[in-house]
Amino acid sequence: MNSKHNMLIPVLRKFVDNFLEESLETRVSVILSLSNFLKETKFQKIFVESEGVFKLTEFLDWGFDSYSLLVENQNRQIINGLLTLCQRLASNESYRSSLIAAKSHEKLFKMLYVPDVDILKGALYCLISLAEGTASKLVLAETCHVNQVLHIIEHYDPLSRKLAASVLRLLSGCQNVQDLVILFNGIPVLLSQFEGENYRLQWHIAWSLAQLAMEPKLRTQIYRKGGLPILLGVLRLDHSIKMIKIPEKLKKEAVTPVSKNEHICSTLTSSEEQLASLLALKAEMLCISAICATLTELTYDDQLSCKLAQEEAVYLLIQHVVPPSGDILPDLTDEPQAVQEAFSNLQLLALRAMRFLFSLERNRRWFHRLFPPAIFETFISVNHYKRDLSLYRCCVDRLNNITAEELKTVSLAVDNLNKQRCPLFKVGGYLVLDLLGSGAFGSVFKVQPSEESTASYLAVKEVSLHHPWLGRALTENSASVGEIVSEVNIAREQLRHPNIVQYQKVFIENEKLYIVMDLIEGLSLNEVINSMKEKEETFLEERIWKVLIQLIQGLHYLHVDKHVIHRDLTPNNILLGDRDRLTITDFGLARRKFSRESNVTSVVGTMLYCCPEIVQHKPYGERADIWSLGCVIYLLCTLHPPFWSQNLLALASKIVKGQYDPISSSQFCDKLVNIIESCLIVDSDRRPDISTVASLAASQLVATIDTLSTEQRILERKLQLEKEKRKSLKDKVKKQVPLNFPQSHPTDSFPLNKHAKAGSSFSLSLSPRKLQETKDPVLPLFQQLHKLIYISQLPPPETPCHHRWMLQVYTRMLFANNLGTLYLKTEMSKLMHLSKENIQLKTCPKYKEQIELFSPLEEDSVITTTYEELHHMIEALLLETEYYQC
Ligand SMILES: Nc1ncnc2c1ncn2[C@@H]1O[C@H](COP(=O)(O)OP(=O)(O)OP(=O)(O)O)[C@@H](O)[C@H]1O
Repeated sequence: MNSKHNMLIPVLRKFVDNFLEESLETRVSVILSLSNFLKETKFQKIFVESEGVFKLTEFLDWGFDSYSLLVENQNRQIINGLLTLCQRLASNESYRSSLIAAKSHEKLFKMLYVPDVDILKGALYCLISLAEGTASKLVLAETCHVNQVLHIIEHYDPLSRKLAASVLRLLSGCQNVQDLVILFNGIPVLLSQFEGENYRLQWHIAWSLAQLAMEPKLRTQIYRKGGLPILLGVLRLDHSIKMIKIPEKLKKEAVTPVSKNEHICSTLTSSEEQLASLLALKAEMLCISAICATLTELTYDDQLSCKLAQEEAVYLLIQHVVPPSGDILPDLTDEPQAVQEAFSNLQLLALRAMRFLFSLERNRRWFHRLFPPAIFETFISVNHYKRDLSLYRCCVDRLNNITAEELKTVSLAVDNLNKQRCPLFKVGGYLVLDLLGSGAFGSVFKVQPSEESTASYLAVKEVSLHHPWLGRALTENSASVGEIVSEVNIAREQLRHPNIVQYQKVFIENEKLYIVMDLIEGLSLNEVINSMKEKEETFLEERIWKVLIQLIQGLHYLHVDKHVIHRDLTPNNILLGDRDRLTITDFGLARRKFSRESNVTSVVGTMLYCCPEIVQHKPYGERADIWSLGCVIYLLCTLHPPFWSQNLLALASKIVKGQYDPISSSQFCDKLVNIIESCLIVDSDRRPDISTVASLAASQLVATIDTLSTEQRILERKLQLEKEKRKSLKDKVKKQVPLNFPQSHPTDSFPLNKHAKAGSSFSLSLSPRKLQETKDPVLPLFQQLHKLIYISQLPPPETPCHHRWMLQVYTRMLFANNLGTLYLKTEMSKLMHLSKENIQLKTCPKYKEQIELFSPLEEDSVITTTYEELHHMIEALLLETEYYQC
């Protein structure tokens, strides 16, 4: 060891003391021998203790700065060698902190812009090793060049893409990286990687998405950018994995992945091919597992959970959980352990995703008789929304010991699940697609107007005329049915408000009453509250106000403008859609529900939100709805209703006495507590009307109106621009129309076929309304650059100006490295988007004199600022000039 140690010392000296002064050949040989030494931990220690890390970082910086000058092959060799040294140290937990302290990660991120794939990969390997450390990961996340990482994932060669995706996977659990993915609109880039079957790349991407989906905003983005069908599409691929017999000697090698990615094939000839297939099978299972993890995170959003279930997620997931048997999945017991583990992990992750879906009440019907009772018991014994995978082991073990009889039941249920995608039945010319929920009077279904129709989906409420709650059994021609129909018709004709459901039609068929209305894509407030309880979450006060304001708006419209009482305002009849847009439903039947004739005494639930006057069968007015409003807002604050008892009489007594636990004013503001208390005043004469409630919430209402009018103005402006664009496009297209174009052609349609002649039988036409001018994404970047150059062309200030100095240094930096247009693009993008990332501005000796004109600073000044600050400096300086006037 001593002799080897003695050999290291002179090499280390050369590296630390005068590396850059040595000849190219010596530098190469120093690097080569150092990289040999650093394979051993003991020499790594000596290297770090001799300030090797700081020198290494300095040389990386030199490598980056002089990259464009590096024409000789040896120079590339030196940079690659430096990156190897860096990677050797980065893979050792003990030295990651030294590399971070020396800021080597900043240099490594800069190297991602170098147009040399070898150097790029070297830098990516180093970053991966650094990101594997818990502490170093956090620092890396703070400085990560997410835009460039996304760019590599989108455009580079397969290996670079995979490495960049690996960096993202390791960092995407960190808040800053999540913010940057939002800023740089990264979700579409990630989703686009699911084209094709590159499972190894997709594994990294899916795990990145799984972590990004923990952030609610990114969950919504994944949905809005079409993520659900894309992710489910991967589960939907034909994964009919066939049995492959692998020779013993090859099984041992199957532990490490390979880069090939062939499809599984049962007619393989050579054992190498079999091994490759086995590894591909493992990669495929790992990728699907990661997608299951992403789906699990998405189900945290109730709306997405509901949509996933509707898009067959349960059907697709169960196929990855059912144990190896017969022709469903291969028997892997003879296969290498790595493959068995991958399969077992897939089962756990797929089952967990199913359990998360099951946690939402509305989704439970998809699980109806899916599992035999004994298995279902273990399935539900895992509580709602539990991430810990070990909790699912028991259920997977039980599934792996499924009996032949039980397996038959599961297969049958899976088949049925598949069939549920077909329309359930037809009624009144509507195709009934899906059950949305059931209530006291009947059920609500999602329907499609007709097979050919492209009109949007609607909801239909089905009520049996023999329902006991409607009083005596009714007939089609009875007066009561006529009354209901006319009430619904009045609601249809008279009620038009964004917070009130729009009825379309009412009709009777097969002794059932059908009320057709707009479909609200969302969940009832009751479902939202139940799901929050399961997740052990509570409503933020801001969200409660949002619901309250919309309820006030809806009720104000009903009471003041239309003189209509709802009578049955319960969390079941309040639907929350995208961004908590609220809709009140269920008009017309409530009167019957609370009439003396009806048999409501059997269900306590219907009385929870009833005011004392209805409970006592006294005359009531619009203030009955105010009481219910108070109950609903109380429920949002505490997640339980103000009045509760299993005994109907006890409940009635509590309501009549107004006995409820007060809301703690330490948790909610006095104003909110005051509104709830006023709504729950027993004496209806003293209870406020809706206008008074609105005045109690006046400041929140004004703020909402402000936001709405701003949004409206933006929308109007957008519409106007859109209109102008369309008009100019139409004019342009018109100009291009050939003169001999047939006059009879519709005015808004033009042939695109240049061979089209008057009277010719074939021409392709396209409505200009369908043509849209696309925004040029580069223009804003140019504009940003233009601003910088404009400032740099201004005459020097009379007195030194520090901001001018900083901008001058920054502009010089942009071009000094000659790093190409992509580097420039990323920098401009960060400036435009006010990135909070730090940037160091240092005086380059070459331009020192010129720059000193702006600020007489000391030699080699280095100033740290952020892109956001630079952006503000630019705008402030431009305002002092005539820039915006021109
Ligand atoms: N227009 C709609 N669009 C989408 N879903 C709806 C619509 N109307 C109702 N639903 C869903 O259907 C469920 C059942 O509604 P329904 O009106 O039958 O009963 P309910 O309101 O729960 O109880 P009740 O019959 O006592 O009023 C609701 O909870 C809601 O989730």
